[in-house]
Amino acid sequence: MTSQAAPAPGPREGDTSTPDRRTPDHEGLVMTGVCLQHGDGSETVQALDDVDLAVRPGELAAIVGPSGAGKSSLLAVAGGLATPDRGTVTVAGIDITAVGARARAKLRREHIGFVFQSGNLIPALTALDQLRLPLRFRPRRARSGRDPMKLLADVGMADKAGRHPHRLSGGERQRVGIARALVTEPSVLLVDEPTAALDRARSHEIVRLLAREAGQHGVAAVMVTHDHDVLEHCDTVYEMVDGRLTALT
Ligand SMILES: Nc1ncnc2c1ncn2[C@@H]1O[C@H](COP(=O)(O)OP(=O)(O)OP(=O)(O)O)[C@@H](O)[C@H]1O
Repeated sequence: MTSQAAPAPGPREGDTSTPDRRTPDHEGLVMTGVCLQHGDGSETVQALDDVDLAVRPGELAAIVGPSGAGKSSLLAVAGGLATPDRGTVTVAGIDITAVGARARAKLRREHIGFVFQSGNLIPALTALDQLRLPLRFRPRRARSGRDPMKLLADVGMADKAGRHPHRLSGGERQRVGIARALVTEPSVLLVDEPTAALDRARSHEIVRLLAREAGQHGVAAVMVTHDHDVLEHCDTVYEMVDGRLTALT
């Protein structure tokens, strides 16, 4: 088992943000002794093998590793989409493995943002409406959320707020996808291969954006990537091999 309490990320160069306004008990993402097996009977795979991971508010953690190592399984468990066989997962101080399916779904809507490979935008909605939608489905007593237009400006998309996804580039779609995940002010952001479809320059921009947003808004962000080029923008780097997680930095 590897144990890695990540250091609090320091301020980045050029970071002029005001301090995060979250409550002091906000604790990011903590996974302890997490095990997950896929399949049953004779064909089982140990996708996660005693995984410990602590990602603090404001930190961007990267997870690299070979295909089939368990990276997607880790994101699924961290996001409450899969229940581990053993271990605990706390998000913003709440143990998501100890609550029922309804409470977990609410917690997901309130505290967890997901970013997928290609943005996963809804074709019929403009960039601005992609951000308005999650605000409409948020639990009643959740945070009020960020202003969609201002957030689009923060990710460099203000001038394209009225465009539909088919009129955006891959990098622009990814920016909108990131903004959509952040609009509800999640405590934890889970990002799956955000640069898979992007060229080198665009990849750096996207990961820099993720690091900046996480740092400025106190989000604990976990990014799975095959792209070793962009690791320089991350606060911590972990490697996953055969379901086991090791800290590289
Ligand atoms: N639903 C499932 N049923 C059975 N086995 C599964 C299932 N999902 C994943 N696995 C297996 O669990 C292991 C971990 O898979 P996972 O998708 O988490 O890996 P990964 O590191 O994300 O891979 P990739 O980089 O290719 O996306 C693999 O051996 C995979 O074949």
